[in-house]
Amino acid sequence: METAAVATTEIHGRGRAMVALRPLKGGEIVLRDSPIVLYSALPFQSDDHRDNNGYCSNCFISITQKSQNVSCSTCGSPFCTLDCQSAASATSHTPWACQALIHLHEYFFGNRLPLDLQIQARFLVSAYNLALTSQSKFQTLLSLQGSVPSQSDAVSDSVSGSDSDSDSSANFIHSLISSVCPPLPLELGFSLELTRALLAKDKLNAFGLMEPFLEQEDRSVRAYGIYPVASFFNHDCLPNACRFDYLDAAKPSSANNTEITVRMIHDVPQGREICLSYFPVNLKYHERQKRLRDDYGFVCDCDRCKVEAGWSESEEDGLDMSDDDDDDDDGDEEGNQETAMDEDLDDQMEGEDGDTMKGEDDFPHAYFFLNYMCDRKNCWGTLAPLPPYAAATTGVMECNVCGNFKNLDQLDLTRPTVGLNNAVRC
Ligand SMILES: C[S@@+](CC[C@H](N)C(=O)[O-])C[C@H]1O[C@@H](n2cnc3c(N)ncnc32)[C@H](O)[C@@H]1O
Repeated sequence: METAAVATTEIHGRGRAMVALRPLKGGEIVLRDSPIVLYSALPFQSDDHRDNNGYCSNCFISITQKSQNVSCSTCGSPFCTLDCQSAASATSHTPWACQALIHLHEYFFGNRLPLDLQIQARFLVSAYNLALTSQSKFQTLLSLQGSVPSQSDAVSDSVSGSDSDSDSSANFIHSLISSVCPPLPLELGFSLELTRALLAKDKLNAFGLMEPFLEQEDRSVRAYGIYPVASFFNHDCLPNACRFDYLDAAKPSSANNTEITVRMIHDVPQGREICLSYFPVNLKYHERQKRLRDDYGFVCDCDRCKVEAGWSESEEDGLDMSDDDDDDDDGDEEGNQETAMDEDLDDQMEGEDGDTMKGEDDFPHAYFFLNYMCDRKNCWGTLAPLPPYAAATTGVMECNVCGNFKNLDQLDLTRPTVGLNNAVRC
């Protein structure tokens, strides 16, 4: 049997992190993780909650055969199978959670409030319900990164006004949840501080489980999950691993469709930190920095950011990968794009023999975009090889957003000489 691939360690300035315990191969699955908290991303008021937009209220698989008609006799929430419903009655859909969701649905139906607040309320029902069903998992949730901002943070944030916004929404959500009396064990003590701490954990650690990719539409989140081990992966703007989920995969009786897997994008040596990207890799430098600062509370100084921090606006525009640009009528931009990429490659590849990628240290980021970013229109997913089969690589890459496959022999494993628009579509 294969030995463990990754372990958690502490890295100065980055907190807990995942590192490779041995050399890892592209395509290797380094983690399978199941959620301790899973909750809907749907607004309460959009539809009758008894329909739940056609998703199982426990595992969020799309329910195609409505004739199965398995639903909660109290609130009417649908389930994909009787097994899922009976699992839910002891976990995600206890009588308390059922009553709390009915109450919230009534409240939000009469009060049209922002989706963010509704989703936070859904999270808190799931989190407080976890305290009821598994104290050990609740403690795991509390041990994740994310704390209530200190007084001094609040003072510095007040310049931007963000502290008062998040304080007032936490106060509001807390009072709403108070009205459904979370069944907390005495020692945990239901309090505003606990609610604020839980919301902070959610903000830093929740993974969005997305709707299937459609070329014409922005992809929306179907549900959010908090995964106890996957939460230890730090961010890198050029990740060496990526996350796959298969929410709508057919469920053999023992399989868990809410499990996520983390798979290596390419080979890395033992001891290397394994990082995910917390958002699509096509975002520009300033947008990435803003999201990482505002949502995750850190300044990213990864190799890609170090290079792009020095870029002028036109160089950054040169790497604009949004679909807003029409490839044909934007002659200038396309010219800039090739120039920026070529310069970047020249800088980064100087001194190399230039014909094959040697390792991650000499890993130019244009090379990453060309070979590991799906360029299907509007997708921006990351490509990782399928897991090796019987120790041999399969030669097939899978996109973690649109699910398309492409053969490794379509990849450009030599120094790229073309602009991004010429990359092979997956
Ligand atoms: C999902 S957690 C990752 C695990 C976390 N380091 C821990 O100790 O539990 C996200 C948090 O990790 C930290 N983090 C993630 N990536 C980082 C990076 N590249 N540099 C510095 N801190 C990072 C930030 O505090 C961020 O809010």
